[in-house]
Amino acid sequence: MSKKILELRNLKTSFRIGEEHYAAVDDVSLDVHQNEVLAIVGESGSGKSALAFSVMGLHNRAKIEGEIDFNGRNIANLPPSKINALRGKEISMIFQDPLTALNPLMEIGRQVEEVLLLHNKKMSKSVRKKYVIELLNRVELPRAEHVYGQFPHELSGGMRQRVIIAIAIANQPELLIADEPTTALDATIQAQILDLINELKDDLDSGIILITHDLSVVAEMADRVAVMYAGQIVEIADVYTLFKEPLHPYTRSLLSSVPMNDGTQEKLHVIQGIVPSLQNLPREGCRFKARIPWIEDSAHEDHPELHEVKPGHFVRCTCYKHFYFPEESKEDQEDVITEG
Ligand SMILES: Nc1ncnc2c1ncn2[C@@H]1O[C@H](COP(=O)(O)OP(=O)(O)OP(=O)(O)O)[C@@H](O)[C@H]1O
Repeated sequence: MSKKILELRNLKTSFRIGEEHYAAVDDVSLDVHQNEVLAIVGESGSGKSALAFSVMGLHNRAKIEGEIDFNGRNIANLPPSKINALRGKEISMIFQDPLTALNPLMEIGRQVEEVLLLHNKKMSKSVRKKYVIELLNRVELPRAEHVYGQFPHELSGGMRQRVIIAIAIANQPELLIADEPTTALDATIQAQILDLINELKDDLDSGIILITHDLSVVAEMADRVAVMYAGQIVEIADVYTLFKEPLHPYTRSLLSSVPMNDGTQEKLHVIQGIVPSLQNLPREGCRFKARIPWIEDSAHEDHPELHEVKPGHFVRCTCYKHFYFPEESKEDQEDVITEG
């Protein structure tokens, strides 16, 4: 396998609410390798962005525990000067909404130049301009020289997202974090932006963390997938295994709640309830238990752990062995498990 770039070990990110700290990311361990896309999926509020922001060192007031090893160096809780030296250079982020991520009053070219200047003060003005135009061409912006002098409001949503990507790759980062990079775009543009991110991964040899709630984006882009629920990873596997043999009840519910084009689904499953708020997250036992109340209590572990069921395929809690959808009968499900 290619070189490991990022290793999270028991990462815990907590926010203070009133007198207490509450963990939005709770004991997360995972790796990202060079030239791979690790997708992190989960419903809104599951802790995906809190995880990404922890790696980027963007939380001002959160308590970060555990390790964030980037190329063998623990970057959790680095002082601002040290994390600023990494951010935008070795690790960079593509944000969800290009309009809010860009400065409306500054020309595009200058915005890309700013990030170059942060990390390379010696580059002359003319070389910088040439490089920025190359970057704008690289992200396939038509008439890059013209775009250089334009303002964000003069560009379409897709073009603005290409600018954001140019800024993110300007210093050839080893790790790119893309947080819902296509959510704000329509379907055709979405596909083009995903293609571009894929090409860049190969060009730059970077590792990519792709945060999304869209399973079609996962299927299209990811090499491996981590499924997050209530701050924890509940399943992690390569993309093929995850779609073909999902195990955790949450993963199975997510996959059954979206239409597949292979005609295998008779009807869509509706996941009961919602992700609880941070203060109300269950901290004891299986966190998904309340959303599958038809499964017997004894199916769950008291202290659910990630079990490696096959090399590289991990699932949390033993409840996966006993899970069935309410629309199926329990006996049908047990037949499947026995045959499997
Ligand atoms: N700065 C903060 N202070 C307090 N609570 C926070 C803060 N940031 C996030 N949270 C809470 O942490 C939990 C996880 O939020 P997070 O934004 O990471 O979820 P997410 O999976 O990225 O959701 P989305 O897909 O909506 O972005 C939520 O309950 C959220 O309200």
